[in-house]
Formats: sequence, structure tokens, C-alpha cells
Amino acid sequence: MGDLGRLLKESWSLVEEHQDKVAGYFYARLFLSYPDLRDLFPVHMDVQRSRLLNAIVTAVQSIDDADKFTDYLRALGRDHRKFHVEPEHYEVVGGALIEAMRVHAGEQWSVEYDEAWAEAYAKIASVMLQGAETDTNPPFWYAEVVAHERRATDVSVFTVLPMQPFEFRAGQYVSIECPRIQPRLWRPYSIANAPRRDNTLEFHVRAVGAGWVSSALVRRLEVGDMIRLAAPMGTMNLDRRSTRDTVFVAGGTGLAPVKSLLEELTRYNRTRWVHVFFGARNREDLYDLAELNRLAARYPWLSVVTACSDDPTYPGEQGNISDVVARYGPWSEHDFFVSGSGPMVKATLKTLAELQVPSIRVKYDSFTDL
Ligand SMILES: NC(=O)C1=CN([C@@H]2O[C@H](COP(=O)(O)OP(=O)(O)OC[C@H]3O[C@@H](n4cnc5c(N)ncnc54)[C@H](O)[C@@H]3O)[C@@H](O)[C@H]2O)C=CC1
Repeated sequence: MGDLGRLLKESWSLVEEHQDKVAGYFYARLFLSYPDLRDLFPVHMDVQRSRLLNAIVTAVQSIDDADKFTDYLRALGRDHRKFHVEPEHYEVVGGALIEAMRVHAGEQWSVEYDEAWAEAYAKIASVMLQGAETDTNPPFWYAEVVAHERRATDVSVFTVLPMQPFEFRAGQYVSIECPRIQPRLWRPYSIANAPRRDNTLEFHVRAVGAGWVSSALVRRLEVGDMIRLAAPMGTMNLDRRSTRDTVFVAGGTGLAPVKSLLEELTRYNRTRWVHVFFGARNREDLYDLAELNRLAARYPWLSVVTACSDDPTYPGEQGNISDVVARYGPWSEHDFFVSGSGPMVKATLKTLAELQVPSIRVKYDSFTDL
């Protein structure tokens, strides 16, 4: 770890325990110095409270890998155009963050820490700004909900039609906001189809715990609603030059990007064997199985294995999908795509490492919806 990385980690450990207070101070400082900024945030800050702070801290802490994150940060800058973020906002946010940490760190805080955070933050902000400034697309797209279907108690699949052309690559995700239901609350979801001639986009959403946006999208979204979409992000794309057979491992609605990549494969694949491992808690949550089976019946190169982790009488595989994949194989020559909750992705990456799958052949995008 470089010196800068060490200083950042060291200083964050001084305030880590008081994250809530740091977040409270940070937003108060932000809105005090820039009352206009309040309009960019949702009315109720409860859910939002730790999001921005966590995102910045994670990005800053990864500064040693900044080169690796350049594409991500540029895309994040483009994505942030949906908030109408101006260059001066970046400065205010950085200043408020450092002040909030300094105030809560106690006597051990030093000028060195101030400088380290300022340097790392400036680097990240400049890459994000570059991404935003070179983007010629609209800051967001309006899209009309044209279909909405409840597939399980907590899972819905819905389709939208963007009002202007919306370009993306199979496997990417976008932030979504529904102004009628929850203005200014944006959450990322994967697009569950490859680009289509009719421009429609499909999303799979599960209403989880305190996930306000997800619950609203599952329970309250209606055909005819207008939602807003931000710029597409993510690098979980197919490499058309690869001739390797491919394995997709999906947990729950993490199936969405897998469906998108499968749809792309149906357009050109003739030679690669493709295996889908789809895990859910119970059989009802295997919400898209009928469609997967239909694809497998039509394309001889595709096979599907399903598993339930909390349904002992399910006749298919039992257990977490990260373990189920290890019962098949050998996999050391395959390309892998992993999609699901953070813990599911982590567990699957561990299994694959144990199975000697080189990490370079494993693609995943990890994002969590709260
Ligand atoms: N909706 C979308 O477009 C996308 C969603 N995701 C993420 O996928 C997740 C889906 O959540 P749910 O449907 O509620 O899935 P879930 O929590 O019900 O889990 C589904 C399956 O994933 C596996 N799994 C879960 N936790 C695991 C762990 N700790 N270790 C090993 N395996 C585990 C198990 O096989 C389980 O049956 C969410 O976290 C969401 O953020 C990811 C990509 C796209």
C-alpha cells in the first residue's frame, strides 16, 4: 500500500465508529453552505443518509487502484449528471467531508490526514468531472412503463420504453428514479435484455427489507408511469472474441444481467456451451424459470441448473448457488459471470478461486440496493 493509501486508512479508522455522526455533520455542513444542494436530495434523508458518504469513502480508500477505477469513475461522473451536479458542488462536498471527519476524529487527527483526503478526493472528482464533461448524451432519459408483472410475492418484472434513443451494452445497469412515487431517490438495476429494435428495457426487482425504491417499484409502479433513467454503467460484457464455454451464476434477481447477456448470445452464438446456475431461496423465487427453460429448449448450447437454499422439498439442487456450481465442472477453462447480492458474489468468487478458475476470467459488477 502506498503512503497515501496508508494515511487514508489510518485516518478513517479514527472516525469509523462514529460514521452516523460523521454523516449527520457532513449533510448539515453541506446544506448550510449550499442550501440549493438540498434540492438534489430526497425529502426523507433516512435511507440516503449514509449512501453518499459511503460511496466517497469507498472511492477514496481505493485510490491506490485509481487507474483500475478510471473507467468506473468516468461512468459515475456521467451517471451523476442526473443530479445536475456542477463542478463547484464537488468542492463543497469534499470540504464538508474532511471537516466532518476532522471534527469527530479527536486529537489524533493531523494536517497530513487533511492533505491526504484532499489529494485523493481531488483526483477522484477530476476523473468524474471529465466523464461528465465529455458526455454528449442527455443527463437522464424519461421512459414510460409499458408492462408490469408480479412474478412472486416480492418480485416484479417490468418493461419501459425510453422517450429518446437509449444506448447501452448487454450486461449494463442504470440508476432508476420514479418521480411520482419517490422523487430524487435513485437506485441501480440491471437491464435484463440486450438492446432491442423496439428500444424497450426490462427490469427485475425484488422488494427487499428496508429497500424503499425496490418495494415501490414492485408494489406501486403502474403501466403509464414515467420513470427516469441515468446513464448506463458497468463492464460485465461479453467478449465476442472469446471461444471459451461460459458459466453464468445468478442469485435471485441477480439473474437480470444474465438474461441480458443470454439474449445477446442467442443472436450469434453457435459454438460455445453455456451453463446457467440460478439460485433462489424457494421455488416461488425462481421467478423466471419458465423463460429460462424456454430458452434452453430452443438453444441446444444452453443448459440450466436451478437450486433452492431454503426449500427442503424442492426437487432440484439444494443449497447456496455458490456451492452448487462446485458440484459440476471441471470449470478451470471457462469464462464466468457472477451476479447477485454482495455476499453471494463474494462466496462464489471464493468457490471459483478454490476451483482454480483464474480471476481474470471471472466478471462481476457488485452493487447493492438498500
Ligand atoms: N435487480 C437487479 O437488476 C440486480 C440485482 N442484483 C442483486 O441481487 C441480489 C438479489 O437479491 P435476492 O433476489 O433477494 O436474492 P436472495 O438473497 O434471495 O438470494 C438468492 C440466492 O443467492 C444465493 N445467496 C444469497 N446469499 C448468499 C450468501 N451469503 N452466500 C452464498 N450464496 C448466497 C443463494 O443461492 C440464494 O438462494 C440483490 O442484492 C441485488 O442487489 C444484482 C444484479 C442485478
